[in-house]
Amino acid sequence: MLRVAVPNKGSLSEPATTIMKEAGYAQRRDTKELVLTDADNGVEFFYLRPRDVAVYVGAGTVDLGITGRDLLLDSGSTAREVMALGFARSTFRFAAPAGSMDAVSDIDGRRVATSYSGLVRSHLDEHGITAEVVHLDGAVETAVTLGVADLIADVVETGTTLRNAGLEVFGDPILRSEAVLISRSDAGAATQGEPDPALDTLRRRLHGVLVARQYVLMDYDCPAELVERAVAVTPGLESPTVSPLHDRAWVAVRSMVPRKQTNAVMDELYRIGARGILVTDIAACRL
Ligand SMILES: Nc1ncnc2c1ncn2[C@@H]1O[C@H](COP(=O)(O)OP(=O)(O)OP(=O)(O)O)[C@@H](O)[C@H]1O
Ligand SMILES: O=P(O)(O)OC[C@H]1O[C@H](OP(=O)(O)OP(=O)(O)O)[C@H](O)[C@@H]1O
Ligand SMILES: [Mg+2]
Repeated sequence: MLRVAVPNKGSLSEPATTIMKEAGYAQRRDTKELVLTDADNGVEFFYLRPRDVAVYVGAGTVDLGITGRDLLLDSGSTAREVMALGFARSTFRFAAPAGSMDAVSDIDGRRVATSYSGLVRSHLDEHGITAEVVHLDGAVETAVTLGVADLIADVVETGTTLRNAGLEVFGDPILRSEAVLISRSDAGAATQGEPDPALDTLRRRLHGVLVARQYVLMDYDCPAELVERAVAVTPGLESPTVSPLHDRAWVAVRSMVPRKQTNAVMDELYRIGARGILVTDIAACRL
């Protein structure tokens, strides 16, 4: 049975459970449950601390896991990123009291507080900077106020937490992170060297959810002589479906369109002469 690690707490937990449900897997109902067996799909889910997911996957005791790219790199695990999942997006940045530092070189000889010591140490080493890394479990923004560090390195999403602590980011982002699906470095090969079909299915299902989230289905009618111009605006993933209408002067077109471009594409189609433009959500797909 395929073993999959899902974060049990924090920012990753709820969206990770949601994506698994959308992919058709059973998920725990009670946050106190530590393991859930989805016998129909041949998958066993383990609910683990977000930080520990990469450790279990790297050790090979679970086959796949969901974690943050930042947590994966910080762990030093040999697990590898299989697929970016598009949620829990954040940047990982240095921040210091407003106006006190503006380049990575300013960190030399200073004390950096962080919960991501592995990530910070390797970044500082890469830049040839010598600094003391003060490891804290969380709420690192307070470390400067309380005098245990001169600056911090932490996850930044909206920047609200930093602002509230009187801190400002400086230098380039150390990392752009989001939730990722990870596997053992040798995944794909199960014990007898046979690829595990449940693993392939899970990957394809998650990919299907991501596509369904990123695209809408657009239907419209278009004068036949304008169809080439219209399909240039909605090329779809492979090729749009063009069907005849009872009125031979018109055709019907169906195509997948990036969700973010929905309104701009409708405006453009209308301008070209398309009418009856309809947009539908995609509940699921397999490409
Ligand atoms: N405000 C946020 N916005 C987006 N992603 C975030 C945010 N905070 C954390 N993350 C992401 O979530 C993951 C870490 O989750 P979280 O902060 O819940 O765990 P943790 O800090 O290790 O655990 P805990 O805070 O419970 O000790 C990282 O990948 C991080 O980039
Ligand atoms: O830029 P923002 O939108 O303010 O979000 C960033 C904050 O969110 C996370 O904290 P979390 O809630 O995980 O607490 P923690 O520091 O105790 O881990 C992160 O560590 C930052 O503190
Ligand atoms: Mg946290």
